Amino acid sequence: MTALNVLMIGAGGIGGYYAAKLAQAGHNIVLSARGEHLEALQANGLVVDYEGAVTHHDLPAFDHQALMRTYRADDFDLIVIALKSTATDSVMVELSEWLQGGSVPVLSLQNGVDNEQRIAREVGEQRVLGGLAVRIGGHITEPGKVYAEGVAQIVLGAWPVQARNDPRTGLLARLEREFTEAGIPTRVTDDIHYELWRKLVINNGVNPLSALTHLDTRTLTHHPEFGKMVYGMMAETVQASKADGVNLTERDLDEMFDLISSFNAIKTSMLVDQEKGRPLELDSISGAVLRRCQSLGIEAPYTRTVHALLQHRNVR
Ligand SMILES: NC(=O)C1=CN([C@@H]2O[C@H](COP(=O)(O)OP(=O)(O)OC[C@H]3O[C@@H](n4cnc5c(N)ncnc54)[C@H](OP(=O)(O)O)[C@@H]3O)[C@@H](O)[C@H]2O)C=CC1
Ligand SMILES: CC(C)(CO)C(=O)C(=O)O
Repeated sequence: MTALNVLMIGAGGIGGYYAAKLAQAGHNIVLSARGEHLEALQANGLVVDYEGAVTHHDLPAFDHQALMRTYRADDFDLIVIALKSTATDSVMVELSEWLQGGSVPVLSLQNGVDNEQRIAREVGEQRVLGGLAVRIGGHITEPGKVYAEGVAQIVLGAWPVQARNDPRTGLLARLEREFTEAGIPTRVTDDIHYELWRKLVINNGVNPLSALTHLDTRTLTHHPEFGKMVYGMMAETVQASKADGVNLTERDLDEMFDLISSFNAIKTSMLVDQEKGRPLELDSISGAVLRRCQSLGIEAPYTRTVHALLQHRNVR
């Protein structure tokens, strides 16, 4: 194995967990972070509690200004964006010139269907890999410490489409192999839009409603009333996908509802943000669905109501 050089931008629940798995397998990982979390990473390393198994990792960690002084973009084989999507735009603008000085591919591991487009604006489509973190729940428990659970898979693919003789094919195959060997079950897809939309079905079903009710995914999906609302918001997401030419079906809807109903009782990333008083990924989850429904001229009453209630709560 030749070690991969990976820059993890945003070393939170998702970035911290996957960075630790890759580092444990012998890959060279650099983290970006800020504030107290960065200070703790620099002073004590990254501590990951995966379902009770605690590991410790001394990894180089930088804020973005120091990162750009220390490395060139092409010192890395891959740059992973594991920020909340509320930060994608500003971080991409901050790193734009530095990224444009190289040709390294950039993989988004974020929820939502609009992040790849934002990244492409700075680096060009041919460098963008779309991706999603599947069957994982994770968050920062205190500065420097991450908790994660679930089988923690990754699905990734060339964005916006996998072309014939796509130059990214070799790297994707390598990532699938190396990530899987590192204990991250990974699958390359030739239709990343479809996979991102299927994930959005789950996220629009449970994330906003969990932030509103403070309930975990299992309680929500098994609740006699909230379960129906989750299913309703998922069905609206299936309708919305048509605006992007994705055409999810009732089968996708039922598969995604079954997947999240049978998964661990997860405190969603949006509920974690709500509890910490941080910005919510509303624009990229329920907002993304509402924009598409509006363009199609269809109603999305469940999504509209939950979105409006959360917006109201968070602007007061
Ligand atoms: N958590 C989960 O269970 C799951 C999350 N996802 C998705 O994965 C993505 C990442 O989520 P998650 O890991 O929960 O996010 P976290 O909030 O845990 O981590 C993101 C990290 O990025 C940091 N960050 C933000 N802006 C900057 C900046 N300018 N410079 C340096 N660091 C910065 C944040 O710092 P700060 O706190 O200071 O803002 C935070 O530490 C999201 O799109 C989410 O929806 C997908 C599946 C499951
Ligand atoms: C719902 C869940 C846990 C599914 O992986 C998720 O994606 C999130 O919390 O943002």
